[in-house]
Amino acid sequence: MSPYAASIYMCNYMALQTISQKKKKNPNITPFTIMATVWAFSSPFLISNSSLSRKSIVACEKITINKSQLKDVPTMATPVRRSGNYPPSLWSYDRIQSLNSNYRGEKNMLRLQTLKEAAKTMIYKDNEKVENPLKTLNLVDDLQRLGISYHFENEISNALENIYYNYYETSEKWTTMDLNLKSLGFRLLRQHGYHVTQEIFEDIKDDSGNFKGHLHNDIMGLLNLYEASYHSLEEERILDDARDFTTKYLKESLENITDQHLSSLISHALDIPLHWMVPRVETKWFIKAYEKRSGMNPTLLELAKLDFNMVQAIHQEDLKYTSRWWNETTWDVKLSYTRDRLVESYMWAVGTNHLPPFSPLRRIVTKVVAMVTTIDDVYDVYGTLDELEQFTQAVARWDINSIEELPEYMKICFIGLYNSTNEIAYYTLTHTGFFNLSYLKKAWENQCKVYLKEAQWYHSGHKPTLEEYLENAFVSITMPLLLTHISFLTSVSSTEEILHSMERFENIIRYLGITLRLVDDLGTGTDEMARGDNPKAVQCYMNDSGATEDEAIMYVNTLVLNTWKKLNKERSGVMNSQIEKELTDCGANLIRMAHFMYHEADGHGTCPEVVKSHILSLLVNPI
Ligand SMILES: CC(C)=CCC/C(C)=C/COP(=O)(O)OP(=O)(O)O
Ligand SMILES: [Mg+2]
Repeated sequence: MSPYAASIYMCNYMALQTISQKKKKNPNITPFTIMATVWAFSSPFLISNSSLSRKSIVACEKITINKSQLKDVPTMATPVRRSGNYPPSLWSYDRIQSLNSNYRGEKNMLRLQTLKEAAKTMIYKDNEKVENPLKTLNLVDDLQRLGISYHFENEISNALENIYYNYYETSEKWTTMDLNLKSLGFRLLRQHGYHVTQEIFEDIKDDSGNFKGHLHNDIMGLLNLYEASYHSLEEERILDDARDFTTKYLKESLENITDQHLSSLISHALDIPLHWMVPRVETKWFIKAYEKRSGMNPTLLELAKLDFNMVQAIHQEDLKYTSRWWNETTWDVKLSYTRDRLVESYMWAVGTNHLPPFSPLRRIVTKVVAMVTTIDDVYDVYGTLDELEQFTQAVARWDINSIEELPEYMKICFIGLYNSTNEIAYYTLTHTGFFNLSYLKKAWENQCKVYLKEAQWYHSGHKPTLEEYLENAFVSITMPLLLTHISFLTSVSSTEEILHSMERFENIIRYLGITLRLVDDLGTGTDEMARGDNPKAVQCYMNDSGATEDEAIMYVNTLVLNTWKKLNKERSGVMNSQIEKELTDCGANLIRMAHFMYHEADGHGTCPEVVKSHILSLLVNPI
């Protein structure tokens, strides 16, 4: 007998042995079960590593056989499940519940009010021409970075309108401006929806296309030009060249600059440009930098610190609330092989919108991110393909009676998701009168379907092209799921407007989702491939083009820049719709969070020190 035939014989023998033992315990075992079990034993040898063989293995319970040659394939009995090897949470329930702040109450409110009144007069006097645009623009920039501009929206909007029409609208008005004024104005005005053309920078190059020599002395101008260049649209070559030139020049200049304040501003900007920076993270960093600046305004500094601490007190209450909810789901214990990331999920929510009135948005975003993190691990790592198909169907049916067939851990997962989502819909119903459950359900159904497709690709060994991959992956990265929830939680309460905007919003959601996906893949792809996952953006491009890994990473980084440009364009088209503007800002902030979370490591998966210290600094310790 050949070794091959012998192995099949052995398998069949073992299967029959096991079945006869099982039959003693369960006389209802049928001939079909026997045949299926025999086939299950032998089939892995015949169809090695195929999804069919995996299914058949899973179908047979409590039978063991050494199948070490099959990658990820368990022994016959209970499926051996892959592990994410994620570390446990760093944040205990008791620690979160013990958070407390001194920055609540009327005394703080009154002081904040006084400081606000004092600051208001500095910004803009109604109907007067802004005589010193650089001074006003610098003040607006400081207010934004200090995190207090939301107190002065009207004043800032009036000041920028005045500056745009007096200084930036037409090219004759640019002639007297220096690089710094042009760059700062360009960035702030584009950010606020004014279209300042890239031609404003045309004269910074000489006839042979090089940047003019004297610009090298204007380091603040170059820093502001670098920041401005990230507000570019596609095909804006002057800005592309400006980005390349300033990046190189600023890096080199760091070696010679002796001014500590300036060199820390430059390093910070080179690390992550301001346009890609999470506003709340920037605020914490900038308050410290501003404090050391010569000539800083003590009123603004006090206002910024007090505001930061008061807003942090609100965030702590959100976090305590969501941690009680998470504790009640018991997912951290019952689904302990998945990531337990409640606090990190709350960080995503703070990044999305940190402003005081948006607690409901943050609380719901936290729930969705915490749940989808767990469910992502079930699909990526823990579940078998059979189970994942069943779970996907259960979510599509949204029927509590249809879960009998699910394994225990999936019952917990399904009912947890079902209860929390119904509760979220109940919140919207009681606060707006609109019952949005069908939209939330649909978003979860789509999420699970694209997760299932990725699992099917993995199990069948299918290698999608980058295009095919992104078509699925811009959804699987959760952008549509999150924005569906967020659309009912902005400052706009008209249901008609919300539903209408979601329909018009398709392009933007796609660009937002693609960018979020690419940044996530750049941060987590290597670990995911090591633990076994379908190819991510970098690997898809390598397969498509034959590029090396380094070349593919460079390519994906260029795609990130280019989709940001598309987003800049789309955002400029929604400035007149409050809800679309708010949704786009939340989506862009999620991408900023990904730049932040995955900058140095997989900040969502591996709890690195750097994210821990940011969480302490943003959510736990006051300034
Ligand atoms: C971006 C946001 C807000 C995500 C929510 C949590 C989540 C699923 C993170 C990515 O995990 P991952 O890197 O394992 O994702 P995937 O498996 O889809 O690549
Ligand atoms: Mg994953």
